[in-house]
Amino acid sequence: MPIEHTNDRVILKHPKGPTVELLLYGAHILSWKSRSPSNPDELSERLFVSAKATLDGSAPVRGGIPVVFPSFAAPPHAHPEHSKLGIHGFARSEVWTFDKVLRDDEETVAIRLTLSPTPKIREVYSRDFKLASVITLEATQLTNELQVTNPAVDPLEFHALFHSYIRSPSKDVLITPLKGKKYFDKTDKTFQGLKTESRDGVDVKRWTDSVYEDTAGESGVYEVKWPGGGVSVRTRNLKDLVVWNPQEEFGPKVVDLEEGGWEKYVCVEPGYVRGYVKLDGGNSWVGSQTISLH
Ligand SMILES: O=P(O)(O)OC[C@H]1O[C@@H](O)[C@H](O)[C@@H](O)[C@@H]1O
Repeated sequence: MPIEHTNDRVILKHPKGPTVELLLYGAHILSWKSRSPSNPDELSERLFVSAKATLDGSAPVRGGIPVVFPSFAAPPHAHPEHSKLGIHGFARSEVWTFDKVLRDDEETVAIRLTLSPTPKIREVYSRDFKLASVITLEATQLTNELQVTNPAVDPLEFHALFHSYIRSPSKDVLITPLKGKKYFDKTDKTFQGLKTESRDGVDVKRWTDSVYEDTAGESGVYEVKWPGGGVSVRTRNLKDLVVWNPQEEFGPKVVDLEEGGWEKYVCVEPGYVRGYVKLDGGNSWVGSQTISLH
């Protein structure tokens, strides 16, 4: 079977060998094993999950691809409707419903999960919404699509972001094209304005927590390269990009990150997090990322 669905997870199997494993908790992709076009013999893991990650649904997973909705910020910087939500919102810590298989053929395996307000969500968030997460596995690429529907009359304002932990030697990674882009540097508590990126390629050799704004329009493409490897990340309707790696300076304070784990990934996070998506009543919005192997 190309799709295995158990109580708590789903496994997608592509006929050419790649696999994706995800938890219903958070619609959280835990693993993506794939071959790259430049090295078709090697089927290997492309995401990082901490050896100390909690996988029983009692806390968000450290690693993989968490989905951020409806809030990226935490109080006091959050939208008034998000004042009871923690950092990164609730989508990553709710159990989603397996909806259906969308494609299952020689080229593509795709499924859809859904999330609507639960009693737990209603305790902290009063707005109505329908979410769908579409996960599409192809021979050398993985696509995440988040669909948001606003069934109410009033506009819905939200953040959305894919918090991808891309397995890579973090000290050797370079991310482009960000030169000239404005960013909020969350590591610099003394400076609250926006900085301008001066580097051709952005590295994460030091603790990095940068929220770049307007790095893409309706579509965008980023390159993440390291010696001997790399990925392209193509986006739709996700205008901003967060680059995060805590390195030795902050990594030990991230309790569920294994010792030295910060050396094994870079978080490249396409999102809409500077300002809000404003979705009129009765309408839907779709944001997506496609990670392609070099
Ligand atoms: O620990 P969390 O909630 O998964 O967040 C990890 C990091 O995620 C990044 O997106 C944020 O910019 C960082 O500030 C944050 O530390």
